[in-house]
Amino acid sequence: MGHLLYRLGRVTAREIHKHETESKKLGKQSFMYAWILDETGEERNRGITMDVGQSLFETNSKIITLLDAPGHKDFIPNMITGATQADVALLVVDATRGEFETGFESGGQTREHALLVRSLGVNQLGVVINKLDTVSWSQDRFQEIVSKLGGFLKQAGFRESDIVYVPCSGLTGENLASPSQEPALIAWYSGPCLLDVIDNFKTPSRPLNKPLRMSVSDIYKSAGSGGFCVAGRVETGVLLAGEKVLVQPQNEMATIKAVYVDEVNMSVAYAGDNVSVTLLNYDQQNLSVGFLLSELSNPCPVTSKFEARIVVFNITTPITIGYPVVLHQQSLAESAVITRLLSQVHKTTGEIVRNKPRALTKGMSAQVIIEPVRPMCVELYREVKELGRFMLRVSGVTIAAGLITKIY
Ligand SMILES: Nc1nc2c(ncn2[C@@H]2O[C@H](COP(=O)(O)OP(=O)(O)OP(=O)(O)O)[C@@H](O)[C@H]2O)c(=O)[nH]1
Repeated sequence: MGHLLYRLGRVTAREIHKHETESKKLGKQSFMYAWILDETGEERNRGITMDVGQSLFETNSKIITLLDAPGHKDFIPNMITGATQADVALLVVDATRGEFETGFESGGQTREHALLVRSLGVNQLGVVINKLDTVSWSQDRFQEIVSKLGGFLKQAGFRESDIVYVPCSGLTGENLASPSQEPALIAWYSGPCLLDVIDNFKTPSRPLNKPLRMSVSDIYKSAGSGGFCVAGRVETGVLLAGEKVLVQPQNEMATIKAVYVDEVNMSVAYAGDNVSVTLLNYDQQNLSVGFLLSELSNPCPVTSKFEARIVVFNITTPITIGYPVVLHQQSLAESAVITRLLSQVHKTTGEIVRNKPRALTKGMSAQVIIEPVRPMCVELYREVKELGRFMLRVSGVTIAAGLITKIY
């Protein structure tokens, strides 16, 4: 993605020269494009993305906010933060022999990422089959990966018509921002380049008529003014500069001083926009990542108990009553307990298979009661999808995805 941004002129020649010389000094020249999005010293030293990098670029018909989420399993919570804000996803896989297989094995990150984005509501997927230069642009290798992934993605809930596979090389830049010139690739591939794949994604409809909900994904000092900025995505409704909002779950009032979209001062932002706002009359100490800014006259329900339909992932220890979990919703990670197993239900029809099951095992769907340790903002899935979805994790492993069906 760093190389794509470079090709699109989003990185100056001076910046790329700096990345080139500095990465060369550390003997990591192959990472010069990765450094465009991996900005911290630790990310660069370790050669991995840890936090969600954000940048903006344009295609023929769209303005795209790119959220570069970490691939490493230690940083899945950050990946969830990125994925909850995403309309569509690019799943990047490494075509090198052995590397694709490692990611695709049971327990590998390719599977977990695909399942996570699907569970978080993303249904359009571009599969970027990268590093094809390392296998001499082999069509057989491309097809092998397409067929292995295809079956799995279908199982994960993606429709075949919503998946596009694109071959490319992030290193040589082949097939990123313009059609490839590489003879070994164009001998068998005449489909779209990555930029066109992105341009061809369907724009989802935006819940503009619903009350304002903006989830806070980052808080930082604003340069100059001495105040602070709150970054996040407007999930529903419209956000106006100058309006009063409710900061939830604390239910305290604050005033939106200014709204920025890609550092440009705007008077209004809409559902789907990634924004930063500055707040007036509010103490930064009281704010945390995962909080919500809501419409004053129409706040979000706050609760410590709700009912949900969950789908259990590939777990080894069955889920029983009293099971402690970490609940991830938008950028929030909150301790919670599964306090009741109401029923096991049929995966597709939703009919009750068994009442009060004693345990839930891999692949089951169930109706459960979950009690977060502290009150949190929730919405019914059928009313506000963005805030009615969550993931459950235990000791760094994702164990289930859920939809909120009743709020107590
Ligand atoms: N040969 C080859 N190397 C590549 C290609 N794309 C990336 N690399 C190299 O792979 C390494 C990792 O690149 P990153 O961009 O950090 O990979 P990533 O998938 O974002 O990894 P995370 O940051 O951990 O999520 C760097 O050394 C890149 O130069 C490619 O198409 N071909």
